[in-house]
Amino acid sequence: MEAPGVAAAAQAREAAARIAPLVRSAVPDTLAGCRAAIDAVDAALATLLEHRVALAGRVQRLKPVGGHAGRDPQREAAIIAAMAERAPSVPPESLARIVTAIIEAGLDAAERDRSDEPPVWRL
Ligand SMILES: O=C(O)C(=O)C[C@]1(C(=O)O)C=C[C@@H](O)C=C1
Repeated sequence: MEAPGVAAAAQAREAAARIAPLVRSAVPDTLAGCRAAIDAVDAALATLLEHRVALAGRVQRLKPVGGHAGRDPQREAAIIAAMAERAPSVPPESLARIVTAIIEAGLDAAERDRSDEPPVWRL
């Protein structure tokens, strides 16, 4: 059986390949064009969210105390700070609310689904 890191790298490549065509940097100049571009970005966000939830669920099973009980405020602050660098137009308080909601959604999902399945793409 291959090492876990090999499977994770293959999964990351698959994620990049699925998401790259959905995100284009050109800004359309029509309402329909902008909405189509937004729909594509939302599709990419949802794809990433699904993958993040699977990974965060896996982390909960690897920690001595998982789920909401094992929250790590320092790690959450580091995640928010790293994302803030990539999203300078979003005020820090807004970004913190968004990221916290994402983290909590992952913890909720992990507490609903306690199976030992590794993270997989469910598209
Ligand atoms: O990194 C961890 O320890 C996790 O449990 C993952 C995660 C996350 O979703 O990124 C979730 C909860 C913790 O408070 C911090 C981060």
